[in-house]
Amino acid sequence: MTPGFNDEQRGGDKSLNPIYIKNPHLDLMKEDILYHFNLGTATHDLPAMFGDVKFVCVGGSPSRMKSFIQFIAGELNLGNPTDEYPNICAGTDRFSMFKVGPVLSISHGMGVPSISIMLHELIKLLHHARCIDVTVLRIGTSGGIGLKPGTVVITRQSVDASFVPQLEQIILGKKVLRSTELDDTLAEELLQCSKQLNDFETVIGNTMCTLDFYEGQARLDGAFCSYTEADKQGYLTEAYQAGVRNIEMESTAFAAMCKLSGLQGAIVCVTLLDRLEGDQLTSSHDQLHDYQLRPQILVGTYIKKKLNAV
Ligand SMILES: O=P(O)(O)O[C@@H]1C[C@H](O)[C@@H](CO)O1
Ligand SMILES: O=c1cc[nH]c(=O)[nH]1
Repeated sequence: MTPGFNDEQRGGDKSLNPIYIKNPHLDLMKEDILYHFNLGTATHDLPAMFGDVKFVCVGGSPSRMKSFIQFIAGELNLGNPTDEYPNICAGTDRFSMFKVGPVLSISHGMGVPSISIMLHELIKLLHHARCIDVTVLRIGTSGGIGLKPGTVVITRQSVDASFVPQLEQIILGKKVLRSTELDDTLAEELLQCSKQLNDFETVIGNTMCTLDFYEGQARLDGAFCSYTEADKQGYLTEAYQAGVRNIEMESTAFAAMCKLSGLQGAIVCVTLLDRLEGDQLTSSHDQLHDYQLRPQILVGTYIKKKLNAV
């Protein structure tokens, strides 16, 4: 286990929470190139650029993560929401990254493979930058089960498509199972924050992570489908009975990698539709945009509260 800081560098204060990477090979490398961020230890002063980061917000879309940094800049009085914030990863079109004060905002694309790559490089970035006490929050969209569209779900447990709280990964050709346990206290704090906001409905529930948007989520409107409406309803009802309240495509990898690295993590996703009622996203563009803002508002309020408490 290689902490970003050793005890001496931390002034002997073991209460500070370093980012853990668990890879002895990294210590032998002269340079670490974070290829998909277009950043590296030999080319960038990562401690100077990122050493003050305390919150990392991640979500699928680059434009959402850009508008989040504009929003949080205004909330924290660190800048004007209408200002342009440079994309730190402008040298690559894989991911976008924006920073204002202690908040980093990064896009992760769609699905577990994409977010896994981003998180490997993010965890190494935080380690190289010697960050401590970092909280990572996924602000995303999802399909709800039995919830009014627009409801925000804070994830209690991320489960796979068989409702098991695990990430299955193939390493050296063998199955490796990783726990997807998340921080209960953080989820509860976010729920309290939402209650104080009193702006939209928020619940805590299990989030199902699938490998696909269509057949993987029991949709009837993909290019292929070999099951009936009754099969779909049966599966989604089973999911509901297992505590699943929403479905998306990144949470198992997010939860597993937060746990492995010792990062505090939470997943906050708005539901765009009720999957028991349909499959297509029929809400207007403006309505969907309004829904997408909800996790940003909740997480923004949480960050502001935490920073003001210091
Ligand atoms: O963070 P986002 O809203 O991109 O996450 C969900 C899960 C998939 O990546 C995507 C499917 O539309 O939305
Ligand atoms: O139904 C949905 C909506 C957003 N994202 C998903 O993964 N599924």
